[in-house]
Amino acid sequence: MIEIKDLSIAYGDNIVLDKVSLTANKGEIIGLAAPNGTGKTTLFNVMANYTKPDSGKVKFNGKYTYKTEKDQIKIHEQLATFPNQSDLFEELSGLDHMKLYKNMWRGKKNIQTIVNELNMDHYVRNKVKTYSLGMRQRLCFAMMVAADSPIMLMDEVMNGLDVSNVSLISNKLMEMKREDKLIFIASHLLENLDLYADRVLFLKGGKFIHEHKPNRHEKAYIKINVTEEEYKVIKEKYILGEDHEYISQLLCIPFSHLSFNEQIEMIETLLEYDEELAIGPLGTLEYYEKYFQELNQLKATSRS
Ligand SMILES: Nc1ncnc2c1ncn2[C@@H]1O[C@H](COP(=O)(O)OP(=O)(O)OP(=O)(O)O)[C@@H](O)[C@H]1O
Repeated sequence: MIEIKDLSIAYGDNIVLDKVSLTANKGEIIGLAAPNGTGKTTLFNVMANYTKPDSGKVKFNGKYTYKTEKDQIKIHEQLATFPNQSDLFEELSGLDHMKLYKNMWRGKKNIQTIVNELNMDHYVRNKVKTYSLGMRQRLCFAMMVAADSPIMLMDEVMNGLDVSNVSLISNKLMEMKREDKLIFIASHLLENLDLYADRVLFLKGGKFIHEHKPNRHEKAYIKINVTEEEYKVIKEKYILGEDHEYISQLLCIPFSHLSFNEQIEMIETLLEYDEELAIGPLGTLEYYEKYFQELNQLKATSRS
């Protein structure tokens, strides 16, 4: 449904996207994970044609590109981007905004149903100028649901939301996936992405350096917090395997290939180091720390 081919864009010496390619299909939620200023928004802007790339192209439904105005219209009928809170009209109501998006994308959803689903009935008729940050954010999401477009680009959708609203919107995203929407989500709520994303792409140095598929028969690991000294000792004593990870003091040892007795033995040994031990796949948070931990260390050093 979307094919991104060799997209590159640089601002002066700052190479933001470096020959990025990706194919995405309907019914998928694709997460983008990367620190601030890496290029997530830039990628969305290029996908929506708000920013022209230096090279490469984006193709929709196997035929439409941004080459002609006619194609651009075809694409924008299919694709909606998450509004910025600063784009909201202070003097209009939430309901007005939702109607606007529904009309622009010819959405089929009933507005009042969306309002009820997103618990907005108590404020949606009031003017936006009376809304809190979280109420505005929920409205931005409701506008996307009202647009009902097949493709959605959502930047920082969970910003400023409390736990119950994050959960509400996460559930709605899963429902939208079942409706065959193709949704891209750039988020800093890393564990939350594991709930609904089919793939999480890690952007670093202008490239996708890893694709994580949450909940897809992933390899199980024993995960335990140990200090660097303890890690050295454990590594000398046991064969941890080349594919073990040590990420920000979390030792992750592949587990499923061990026999039952070996698993028990390993668990008993590790429990000497920490009472808390988990078994499961690596999640988006752990991969993020793996790929961006030098960055965290740098930040820690600059703070100290
Ligand atoms: N118009 C512009 N001119 C110059 N540099 C730009 C421009 N737009 C973006 N950049 C730079 O491109 C890089 C990527 O920015 P971008 O907004 O895409 O990051 P991001 O990953 O979305 O960050 P965040 O998580 O903070 O939203 C940054 O270094 C930014 O300064």
